[in-house]
Amino acid sequence: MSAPASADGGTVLAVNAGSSSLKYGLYGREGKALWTGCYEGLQPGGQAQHRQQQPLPGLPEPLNLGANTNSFDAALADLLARLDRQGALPLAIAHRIVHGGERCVAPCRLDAGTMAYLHSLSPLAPLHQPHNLAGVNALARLLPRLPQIGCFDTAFHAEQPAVEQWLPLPRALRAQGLRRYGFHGLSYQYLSETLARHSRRSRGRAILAHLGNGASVCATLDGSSIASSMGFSALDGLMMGSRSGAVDPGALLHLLRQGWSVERLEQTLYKASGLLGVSGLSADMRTLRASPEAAAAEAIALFCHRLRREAAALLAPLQGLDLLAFTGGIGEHDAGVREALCDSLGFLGLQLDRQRNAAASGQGVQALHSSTSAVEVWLVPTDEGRVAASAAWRWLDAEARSAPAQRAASTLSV
Ligand SMILES: Nc1ncnc2c1ncn2[C@@H]1O[C@H](COP(=O)(O)OP(=O)(O)O)[C@@H](O)[C@H]1O
Ligand SMILES: CC(=O)OP(=O)(O)O
Ligand SMILES: [Mg+2]
Repeated sequence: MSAPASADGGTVLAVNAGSSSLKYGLYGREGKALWTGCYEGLQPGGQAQHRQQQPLPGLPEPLNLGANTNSFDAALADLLARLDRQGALPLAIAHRIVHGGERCVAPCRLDAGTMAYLHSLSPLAPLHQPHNLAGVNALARLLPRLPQIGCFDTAFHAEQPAVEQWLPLPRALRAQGLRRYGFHGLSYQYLSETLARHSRRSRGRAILAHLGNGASVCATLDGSSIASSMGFSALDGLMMGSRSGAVDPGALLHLLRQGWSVERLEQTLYKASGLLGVSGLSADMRTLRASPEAAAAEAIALFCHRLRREAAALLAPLQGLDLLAFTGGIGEHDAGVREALCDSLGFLGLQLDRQRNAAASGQGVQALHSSTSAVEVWLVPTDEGRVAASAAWRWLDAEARSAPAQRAASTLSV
């Protein structure tokens, strides 16, 4: 079987390694996703599965890794073997890395020094960073000569005004890195760039809502982040699938004084709160929507309430609103959550086209506002992989300009 025709100029593999899943996309130079998919159930004891979302013609059927194969290494080895069989090993790998800290504010090669620094940030993003970096290490073992480029969720927010970055704690703690960073930056960059092609309003005062398993809202002015609901960690701000979002620090001190260990508190805040904790049923909005339980409806109501509060908190720094955009699994698919936020912003003259909103399903970029609305409302299916891949393409081009003879074909060492 031959390599994909559209990959003649080579491809870049974008990898988003999470706590239980590994999403990937193979991208050509022009930014088109040639092949995307996801390995799920990679947590210990999970049912590892491979799902191809955008298969190439002629590729083998999706492979079930089986219950015994539950590691990221196995999933990555499977992925590379598939690419190798197609003669489509990539020229570089682009990783979504959640935390870039103070130092990594632009895409860069993941050399040993950078990896050591990124490892030191793992306690700040325990649900993401260790898994992101494990993916880099696994690929370095499989394809040692292949350049790996890190693209950081925090980087989009690096130029936020200083007042947004400060935490009102003793000054000395700022020097230890205790500041607000903001996350979901690759997604926000994608939305910002995509919306710029659809609406001039996106260059004005915009609120972008990434509502997935993790969730945040971000205020942008002329496409640049000026404020966001996530701060020091990916635990701040909105209520999420299993994360609490912002909680009065006094409540946490209370629990610690009650004898809760730090580990128990961390586990509760990251993995047993949010939709899951409040409903007692599920972290998945689809399950809660389908449930007749009162606790499911209460959890959804609280999710919407926290979303309205956090979004409204961005209106003052923005001094108004020209455009609101939704993305992420909930933002793309849950018309009720979108309606709840839009209705609360009716006082700004925002008018949702209810029919369009109800019919919108995450298939492509869609306008959801009525023709007389003072604020535009958009749905934009996100593509974090594409943002990461284009950063890797830029890196490859810069390398080729500086050392054209050194670009060597990759060889799989498995
Ligand atoms: N059709 C749907 N209706 C409502 N919510 C959905 C739907 N599909 C997915 N979701 C929600 O989106 C979440 C996953 O969002 P996603 O952005 O894919 O998450 P992540 O990238 O953080 O893993 C699910 O947990 C679920 O709550
Ligand atoms: C930063 C973050 O919360 O990411 P995700 O939504 O992928 O969990
Ligand atoms: Mg996500």
